[in-house]
Amino acid sequence: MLRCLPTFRARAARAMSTTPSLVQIEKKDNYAIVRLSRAPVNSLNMELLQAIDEAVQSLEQDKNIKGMILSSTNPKIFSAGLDITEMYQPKTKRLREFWRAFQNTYLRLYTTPLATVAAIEGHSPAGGCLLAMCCDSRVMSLGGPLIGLNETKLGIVAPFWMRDVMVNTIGHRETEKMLGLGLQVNALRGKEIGLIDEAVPVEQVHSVAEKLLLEWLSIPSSARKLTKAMMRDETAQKLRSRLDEDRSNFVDFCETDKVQSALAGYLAALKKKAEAKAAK
Ligand SMILES: CCCCCCCCCCCCC/C=C/C(=O)SCCNC(=O)CCNC(=O)[C@H](O)C(C)(C)COP(=O)(O)OP(=O)(O)OC[C@H]1O[C@@H](n2cnc3c(N)ncnc32)[C@H](O)[C@@H]1OP(=O)(O)O
Repeated sequence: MLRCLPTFRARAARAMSTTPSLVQIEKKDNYAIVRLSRAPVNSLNMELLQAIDEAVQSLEQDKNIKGMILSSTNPKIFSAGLDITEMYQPKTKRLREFWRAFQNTYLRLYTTPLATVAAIEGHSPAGGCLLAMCCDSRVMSLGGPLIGLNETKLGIVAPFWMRDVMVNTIGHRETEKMLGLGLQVNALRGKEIGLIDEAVPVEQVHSVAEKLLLEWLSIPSSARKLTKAMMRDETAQKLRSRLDEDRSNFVDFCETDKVQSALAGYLAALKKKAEAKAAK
């Protein structure tokens, strides 16, 4: 028994050192940088969503930490949005748990008392755009990367709470166009419509994100937190009061033949694109 212990410990240590963490947390003086780290494109499967939720919760409980920068270990992709393979040919039980994880992560990030800034170096479609919009400010790199809620282009419909967060960020008319047409925009256009606060060269994204975060943190903390709650709680409450109904809507919608065939087509197009890229 005693001889087993070191072996068990060694195995556990090996497992810990080889299990890649889905979210990396780097603590600075009074804030943390949270980097999404699920190769290749930070698509949000259930485990990554849960890891984000847990990371934010753990930072909320750390008395030294007042804010966070949400970022990615992949400078080309902030997040590819929800993992489409979670929704394609799903098992109903997992699909339900997956959606609850998405609801929870949204509610946590949108209403966290921490000050939050998204440092968006790379693409940020759909669920990636939602994570960014949940933050208090967004800095995005100039050039190629795109951000937006492109759900309609996949033949799916964003839930009401993704719409609400976009309306709160850029207003009703811009949301109508962005959401209805499934548009994604670059940082400059994002700044014009208020989706992005600062559009800067990629090498400045983190320093500007830190500057914005420090501005939020310079506000007396209880005034900042109460104001955030006053601005956001009503929106969050709309989902909190309809969690099960929203989840059932999603599951029913997702399991229809029409949505399944739209997702199959979209996955095939992504695969074809990836193969063409690899062949170059
Ligand atoms: C009556 C109405 C009731 C309504 C009720 C509510 C219903 C709700 C319905 C559901 C709505 C849910 C909301 C959905 C939110 C989403 O987030 S959907 C996801 C949308 N995401 C995308 O469209 C992004 C797709 N990906 C890309 O555009 C590109 O991959 C990229 C992010 C720009 C990166 O490009 P690049 O670097 O060139 O990488 P690729 O070669 O394209 O990809 C690498 C591999 O990654 C796979 N992949 C990419 N994105 C995803 C993804 N989102 N999910 C799963 N997998 C993804 C890609 O296939 C490649 O895989 P391999 O071929 O195996 O390498």
